[in-house]
Amino acid sequence: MLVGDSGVGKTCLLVRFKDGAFLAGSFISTVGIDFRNKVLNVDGVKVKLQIWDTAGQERFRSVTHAYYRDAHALLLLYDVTNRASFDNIQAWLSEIHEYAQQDAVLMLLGNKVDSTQDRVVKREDGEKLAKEYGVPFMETSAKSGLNVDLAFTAIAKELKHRSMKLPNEPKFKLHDYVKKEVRGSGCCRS
Ligand SMILES: Nc1nc2c(ncn2[C@@H]2O[C@H](COP(=O)(O)OP(=O)(O)OP(=O)(O)O)[C@@H](O)[C@H]2O)c(=O)[nH]1
Repeated sequence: MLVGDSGVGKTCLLVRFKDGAFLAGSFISTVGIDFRNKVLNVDGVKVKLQIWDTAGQERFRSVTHAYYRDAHALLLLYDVTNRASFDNIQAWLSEIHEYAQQDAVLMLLGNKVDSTQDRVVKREDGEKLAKEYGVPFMETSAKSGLNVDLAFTAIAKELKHRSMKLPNEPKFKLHDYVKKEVRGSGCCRS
């Protein structure tokens, strides 16, 4: 389940992951909740992800609350060009603790890192907050695609590991896996 303030890029992140494209142009806010499926091959095992894209707008909160309980994983996003969206992360974490299952996988993502000129939230701020709450952290760009597949793959690997519990399989460590993150803005690659 994707959560976070309106406009942080939840729908774009999902479209980038699902279709490999960026929704440029006008911003159409999600109404209530929407979902898309994607099947991933994780270490030879097919994992079907059903990804729920929630509306960030306050007026849809009562609708989205109902979905938290069934979520196995939550990707909590802020926008690195929008300080308020970062400041609201603590409120989102309170919502998650109130409505989601205690053992749901949680990851914090700072999105829009391609917008280097407009960045107002430093990487260190995101890292510090994530560390404080013990949550894995990555910076992403739905526009360039930076770390998008990695974020969803990390979740899929963790969920697969939890559901299969193969006796000889080494424990999957989500906190270590996210260190594969590519640092930078993701723009201007040739
Ligand atoms: N530069 C840049 N713009 C982005 C990125 N991701 C999203 N955007 C832009 O941000 C705006 C909002 O994106 P959405 O994906 O619709 O935001 P949302 O979080 O789903 O918003 P709600 O549905 O209202 O909750 C759009 O104009 C996107 O084009 C990104 O990685 N980089």
